[in-house]
Amino acid sequence: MSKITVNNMNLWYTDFQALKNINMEINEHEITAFIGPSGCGKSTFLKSLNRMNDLVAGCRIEGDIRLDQEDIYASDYDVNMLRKRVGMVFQHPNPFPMSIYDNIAYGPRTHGIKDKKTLDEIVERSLKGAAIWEEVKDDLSKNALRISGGQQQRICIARALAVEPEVLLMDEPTSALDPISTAKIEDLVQDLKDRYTIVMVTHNMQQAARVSDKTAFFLTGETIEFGETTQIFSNPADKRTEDYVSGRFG
Ligand SMILES: Nc1ncnc2c1ncn2[C@@H]1O[C@H](COP(=O)(O)OP(=O)(O)OP(=O)(O)O)[C@@H](O)[C@H]1O
Repeated sequence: MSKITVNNMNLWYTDFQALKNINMEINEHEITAFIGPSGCGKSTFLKSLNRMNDLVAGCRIEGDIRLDQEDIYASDYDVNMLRKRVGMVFQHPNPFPMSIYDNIAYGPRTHGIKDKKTLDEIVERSLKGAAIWEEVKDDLSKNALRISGGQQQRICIARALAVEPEVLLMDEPTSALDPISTAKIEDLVQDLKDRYTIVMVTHNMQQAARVSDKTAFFLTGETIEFGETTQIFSNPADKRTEDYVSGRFG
């Protein structure tokens, strides 16, 4: 079932058109990967899905993006609620300079949860959900900046999970990580799709092929091809997709 539906979407940064006539259905409980060469609009599109581009001066969007059929750009749409429902994990792990516990409790606290026992439960559940509980459970008061990059990224995923999102947007979540941490995040993402809808930008085509159900190939602001990942990689319909996935350009 479609969780996010995008119709005829265009986006401009002042007078530069970064996205052109995007149409896409992102299904619930699937992993959708965005691939394409640098500067083709993948991150811009990802950020449009929880209105992170609202913060960019000169950014203008036309068209329609719906979450569970509701227009997220409607003037009365609650953006704070949108960002709770559609969480985000960034390319470089960015834990807050505070304890592991406080990183995870931060979101729930801003949503008004104060009770210690409830927060303890959320912290444990989120860290377990991000497959890092065993590594940090005896060290929850440790500063989150004093753990490895791979652990920091799983803390950031746990922080996103703590507010119980429905969708997780991940912008190249493993590009700053070593192969072992990358493998852990890939396994984790596959486990998470039972409960969440996941949209992931990746520069790593093997990663897209390994973890995603659907793949969209972007080129100069357009989606050239969108479909089942196995089809995109083994039998692309468009010559440009074929050239890209076979490493002939990009
Ligand atoms: N804040 C901004 N203001 C103006 N132009 C921007 C802004 N952010 C991105 N762009 C431009 O929009 C285009 C798409 O950028 P975007 O970051 O979405 O591409 P990308 O495919 O994610 O690239 P990469 O893989 O390198 O991260 C690029 O030409 C970029 O220079």
